[in-house]
Amino acid sequence: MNTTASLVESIKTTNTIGKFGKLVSFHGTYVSATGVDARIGDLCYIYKKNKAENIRSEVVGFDKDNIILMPFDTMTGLMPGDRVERINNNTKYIYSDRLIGRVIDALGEPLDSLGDISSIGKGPWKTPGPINPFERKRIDTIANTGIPIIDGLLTLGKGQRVGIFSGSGVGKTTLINQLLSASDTEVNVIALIGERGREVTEFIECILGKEGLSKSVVIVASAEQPPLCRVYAAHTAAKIAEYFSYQGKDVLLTIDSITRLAMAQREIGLARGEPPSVKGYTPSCYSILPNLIEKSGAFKTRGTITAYYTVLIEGDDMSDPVADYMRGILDGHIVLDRDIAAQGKYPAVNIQESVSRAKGALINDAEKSILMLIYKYHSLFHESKSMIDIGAYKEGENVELDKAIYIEGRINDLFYTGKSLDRNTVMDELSNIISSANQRKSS
Ligand SMILES: Nc1ncnc2c1ncn2[C@@H]1O[C@H](COP(=O)(O)OP(=O)(O)OP(=O)(O)O)[C@@H](O)[C@H]1O
Repeated sequence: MNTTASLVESIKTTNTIGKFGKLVSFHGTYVSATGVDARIGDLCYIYKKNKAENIRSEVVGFDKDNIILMPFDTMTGLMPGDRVERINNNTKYIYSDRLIGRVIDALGEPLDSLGDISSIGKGPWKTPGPINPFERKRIDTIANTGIPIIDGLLTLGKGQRVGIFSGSGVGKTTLINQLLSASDTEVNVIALIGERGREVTEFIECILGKEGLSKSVVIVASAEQPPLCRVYAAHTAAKIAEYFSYQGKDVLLTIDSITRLAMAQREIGLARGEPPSVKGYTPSCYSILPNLIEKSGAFKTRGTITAYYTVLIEGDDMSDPVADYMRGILDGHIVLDRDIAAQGKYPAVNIQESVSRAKGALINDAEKSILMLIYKYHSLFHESKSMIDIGAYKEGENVELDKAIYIEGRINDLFYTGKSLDRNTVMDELSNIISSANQRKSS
C-alpha cells in the first residue's frame, strides 16, 4: 500500500467521533456532558475554558445521550461548554514496597513532602479479581492487642475482619488507634475517610508518630473532599493491603470510617439515579461493602490481612441500616456504649453486644469454660442491675447474685482501667476471679 492509500485507510479507521465532548449541566455534586464516547468507570478530564486547569472525574452513570461525571476535585470555575475528554484508564496507583512510610490521597498522589510517588517506580501490579473461597484458610492464630477486654473476652485472630461500632464520640477512633499501636503486623495500611482535617494531622503526628509511620501507608480522603475521593480511598487502601499480602506479609488494614464511605457512595448513587431506601442509602452503598471487606482475611498462599473498620451508629440507633448490614458481613463486632463511656470506663466495650466469630477456634477448652462463667455472671448482674442500683437487693439474699456482683466489680477493674496487659495475664486473672468468687461462696 502506498503512503496516500495508507493515510486514507487510517483516516477511515480512526475513531474521531466522541473523543471530546462538552459540559451541559451542573447538579451540585455531579455534572453532565454530551458527546463523549465513554463508559461507566472511565476517567475523564474536564478542561476549564481559558484556564490551564483541568478536573479529573469519573463516569458514574448516563442519562439518555449524556454521561454523568463525578469529580475528584472541587468544581469551582466550571462553565457550560467546557471540554470533556475521556482519558486512558491508567490511574496512577503505585504498588511498591516503597509506599511504606508515605501519606497519599485517594488517587495515589503524595500528601506528604517526601516527593513524587511515581519516582519510587511503578509497580504494574494488576489487582486479582474475586477470591476463590478455597484460597482462604481458617483463622488459627491469635492477634494480640494488649487490650484486656478484647484479648480476654473476644480474642481476635490474624485475618479477622472486625467492626468497631458506636454513636459519635464514644471512642471508635481512639480504640482503632490503640489496636494499631499494639499491632505486631509487618505493614499497616490506614485509610482515613471523611475525617476532619485536624484529626488527620493529629493522627499522623501524635498517634502514629515516626515509628508507626515507618511501617505504614496512610491513605487520606478528608471530609471536604468529593464523594468519589472518599470511595476511592477505601478501595485504594484495600488494594494496597492486598498487594502486601501477596508479598507474603501480614498486614493490618484499618478503615475509619465505613459509615462515611457509605455516605459518600450514597451521594454517588443518588446522583446516578439509584432508588433510595432507608436513610437515603442506595443499593450500591451496600454492594460496595462486601467487595471491600472480602479483600481481607487469612489465605493459604499469602500473608493475612487483618482488618478493623469503624462504623458510626447514627443517633445510637442499633438498627441503623449500614451498621446492621456490616454486622452481618463481618467476622466480629466490638460495640462501644455511651453509658459505659459516660462513667469514664474506656474502652467502653459493651460485653453483651460484642462478638468475635473467630474466637471459638482460637481459645482452648479451659478458657471456654472460664469465659462461659464470666458471661453468665455478667448477664445475671445486668438482669438485676436496676434492683441493685435502687438498693432493693441486700447481700446474702441470693448466692448466685452475690457472686455476680463480686465478679462484675473485679472484671470492671480488669477491663476498664486503660491498662495494657498481655493475654496470658488477662486469662489468669479471669481464672482467679472465678476461683475467688467460688471460694467466697463456700466460705
Ligand atoms: N480509651 C480512652 N481513654 C480515654 N478517653 C477516651 C478513650 N476513648 C475515647 N475517649 C474520649 O472520648 C472522646 C471521643 O473519642 P473518639 O474520637 O475516639 O470517638 P469516636 O467514636 O471516634 O468519635 P466520632 O464518631 O465523632 O469520630 C475522646 O476525645 C476522649 O475524650
